[in-house]
Amino acid sequence: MRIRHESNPEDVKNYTTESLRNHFLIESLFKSDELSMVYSHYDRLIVGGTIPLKKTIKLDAGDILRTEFFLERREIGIVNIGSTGKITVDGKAYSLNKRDCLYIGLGNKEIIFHSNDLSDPAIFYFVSANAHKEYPTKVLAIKDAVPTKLGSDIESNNRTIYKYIHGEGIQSCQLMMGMTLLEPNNMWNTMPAHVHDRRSEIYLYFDMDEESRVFHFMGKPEETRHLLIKNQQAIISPPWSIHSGVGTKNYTFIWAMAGENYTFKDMDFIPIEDLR
Ligand SMILES: O=C(O)C(=O)C[C@H](O)C(=O)CO
Ligand SMILES: [Zn+2]
Repeated sequence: MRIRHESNPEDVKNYTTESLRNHFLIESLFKSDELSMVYSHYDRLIVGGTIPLKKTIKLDAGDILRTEFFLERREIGIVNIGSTGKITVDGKAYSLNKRDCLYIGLGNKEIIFHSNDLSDPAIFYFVSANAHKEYPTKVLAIKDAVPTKLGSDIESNNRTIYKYIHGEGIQSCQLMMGMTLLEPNNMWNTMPAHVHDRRSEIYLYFDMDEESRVFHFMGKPEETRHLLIKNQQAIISPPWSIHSGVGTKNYTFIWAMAGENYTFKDMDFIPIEDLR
């Protein structure tokens, strides 16, 4: 598991592009028959992915957590961004189509990822946070998720937010998770930008073709930086950082947060004239 440590925003001002990418960009999360994970020291979030192809894949962090099993003191949100698959939780199977979400609470011991069709496999993305209480394991299919429309075509940010795991949705200890879909010909997300010093956030960008890119904006509002993102790449967003993006085409992204509070609407918006 790769480790990403926290950075002082005063230091980040002096980072080169390579340093920014090494600290905040996760370039590869999805390999066939492998479990890829990154441990971020921002709110101790673990972000990972797997494509079960020739074999099933077990969720296992090895010795790094020094616990008996992955969810001994953690909870996890999993979204399938590929074709239909299933996840077994201590022997009980949960089927996930594309964009369906599964929340698994603290205390569940054996988590195994499966694809239904090896010629068109599932692609599982997950984010895990520390947990202190068990909440029920639950699936929320995208067809049952409540859409919230935001933005407009004229601002090129016409988009739909689906919240999976949050105060009014699937219950969890601290993990919040959802997905935002940009309408065709709409390229901007999360502008006006915001910060929330109470929580860190991770974005996974996907539904992009090979030559498309997202220019992801990060940094303190008065000291912005950008990173070039390809399909199925993720960004670690510190609590002090804006997290906004504009694509060369429309795209989808999954957002996940954890930290001090459990309030999705807790965002401090930055007037665009204050961005530098
Ligand atoms: O499109 C958006 O705006 C978002 O999806 C914003 C994220 O949900 C977020 O940053 C929540 O804090
Ligand atoms: Zn945010």
